[in-house]
Amino acid sequence: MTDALLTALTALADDPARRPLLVALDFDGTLAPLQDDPSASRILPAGVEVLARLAGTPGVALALVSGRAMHDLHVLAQVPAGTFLIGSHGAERARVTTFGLDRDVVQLTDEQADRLASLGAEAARIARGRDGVWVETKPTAVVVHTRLAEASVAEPAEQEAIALGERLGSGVLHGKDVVEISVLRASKGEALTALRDELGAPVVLYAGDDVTDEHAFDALLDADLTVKVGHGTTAARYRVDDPDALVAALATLADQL
Ligand SMILES: O=P(O)(O)OC[C@H]1O[C@H](O[C@H]2O[C@H](CO)[C@@H](O)[C@H](O)[C@H]2O)[C@H](O)[C@@H](O)[C@@H]1O
Repeated sequence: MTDALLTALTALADDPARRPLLVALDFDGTLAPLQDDPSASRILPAGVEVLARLAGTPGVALALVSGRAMHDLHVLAQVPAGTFLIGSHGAERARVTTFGLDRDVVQLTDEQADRLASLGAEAARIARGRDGVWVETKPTAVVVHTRLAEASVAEPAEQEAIALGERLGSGVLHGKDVVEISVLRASKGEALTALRDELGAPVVLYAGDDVTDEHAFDALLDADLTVKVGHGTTAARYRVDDPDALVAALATLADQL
């Protein structure tokens, strides 16, 4: 961890005026190292422990803000009751309770449902015959995955998926080896801003690794603490190398709160 990040975390912990503190974290590539198979993703064991500590700290609210579909995120997240979950890049929202999820189920219009079905068929056509390209279906989106494909195969598949999204989608996101085409307009930034406003949180700590997390960084304020995980251009003020380093930084914060 850099000295600058350590100083910022200490200042945050030491200032009781900066409460409630909203700790909001991306999932894949941030808390869970990236995997070829998305169903194999797991939050780091030390991450499970530190999130439980943060969630149990008075004056701290915990949220996961992910592109994952809500059901997927809930199964994988291993977070305590009280945690807010924002899924599908902001299109889905829930809160973890001891009895399961308290959630607003997304209702698509007939037109959106028809468009999602068409997107699924068209995305399958893009993947067909392309080794390592496959399609994930979510309640509001389809995702063309290319992590397992050679660059010469992945590149045209991604370009075709982007063009499909521009034709039939309401939003297109080009993330790490994925092109996501949604039938709803949503962004992590809007969802995060809505949650912070509801909680009246003067400060947000947000960490993320992907280009889609830049929407969240862009929506935050100078007083907020933004952390980019890994390499790449970013609007975040601080950077850590990988999920292990992020979990270590969160543990440092939890120790000081
Ligand atoms: O916002 P996130 O929590 O980072 O979720 C974004 C997408 O994550 C998943 O894809 C990414 O992680 C996979 C597993 O490590 C990896 O194989 C893929 O290449 C990454 O893009 C998930 O499958 C998507 O649906 C999420 O939107």
